Amino acid sequence: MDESLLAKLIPLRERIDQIDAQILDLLNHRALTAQQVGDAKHAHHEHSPVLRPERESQVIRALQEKNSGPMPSGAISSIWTEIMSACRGLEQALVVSYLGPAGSFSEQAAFEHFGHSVSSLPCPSFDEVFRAVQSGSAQVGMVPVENSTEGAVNRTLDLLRESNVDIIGEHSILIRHCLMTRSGNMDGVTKVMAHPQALAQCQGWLNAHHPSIAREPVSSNAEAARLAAIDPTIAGIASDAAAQTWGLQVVSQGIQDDPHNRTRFLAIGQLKTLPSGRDKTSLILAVSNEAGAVYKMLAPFSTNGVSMTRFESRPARTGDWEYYFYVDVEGHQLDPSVKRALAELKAQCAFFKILGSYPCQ
Ligand SMILES: O=C(O)C(=O)C[C@]1(C(=O)O)C=C[C@@H](O)C=C1
Repeated sequence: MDESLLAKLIPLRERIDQIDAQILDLLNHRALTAQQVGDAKHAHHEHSPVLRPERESQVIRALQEKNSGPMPSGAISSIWTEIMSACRGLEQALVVSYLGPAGSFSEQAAFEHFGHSVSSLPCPSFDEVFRAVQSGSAQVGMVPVENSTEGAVNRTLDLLRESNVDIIGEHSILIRHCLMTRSGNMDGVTKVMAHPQALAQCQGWLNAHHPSIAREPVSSNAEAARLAAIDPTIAGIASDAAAQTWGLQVVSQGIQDDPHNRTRFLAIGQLKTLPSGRDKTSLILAVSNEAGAVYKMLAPFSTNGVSMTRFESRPARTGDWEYYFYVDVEGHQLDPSVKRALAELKAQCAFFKILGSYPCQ
């Protein structure tokens, strides 16, 4: 390195070393304090949950508001997610279930949301993710609920209705699909494998670039990568991380038809999240199949000044054109206006289920 540059860098790097030592001291101070919080919770009740999603959101939002830069707001969120993950890990190891294997987008969402100081439990299906949370073998799970190109993830919607887990958070990620093989080219490849949603999100690109190669759906993209790693006739569509995990070479990057392709994931668990100050409530409603019933069903939201942010229908499978409506509203179920609207809905709907109130991302 150039002598004059080095002369400038040496004192600056010494300063960085001093700052890092101070940060380390403060981090350990924070970790000890979090351990005391853990002890207090445990002393109060043996099963007091260590994870408090509303508190974690409040900590991050308060720091983002206080932040005067140049540290970017997104960096504040990812740094403190990891700090709180490590502190939480000292209180108790959090087991997170998600659709595996390693390298899946669900794993990425789980780590981004809960940080890396967790124990991961990759599962072979969404049903298993829910089952793990319900049985207690995982405290929390991460499941995709909607994609900006392909819409709702129907199995997740059905499992939310059938199981009794709560939604405790949401996390949306940009989905960048890559085509990958063992060799890094498509010589000898006879099949492209991926999760059906990923095949759908890349169909335009596949039609244009590999129209004659067969497409085969598998349980997850990371599973496609795992299969491609053992069979040179298979190309997988998955994330960059999956290519690294399974030792594959990327043939083409960013092959999704929509460059803004995003998937929203839900964090699920068996705990009630308290108001964080900026929350959402998700519920499922159904009314009898009569003219005007849906219109009437939604009236309690507007009369109580509650904003609806999502409305999705799912056939009730009665063969009678009846539907379950998945509704998201702004606010927490303990907020007075939301509480009033929910009480009115409960009184008038044929089916009513609160899936949870949780901090908005
Ligand atoms: O405040 C708490 O309840 C804590 O346990 C501390 C802490 C943190 O590190 O700030 C850790 C875990 C919880 O999910 C929330 C916050």
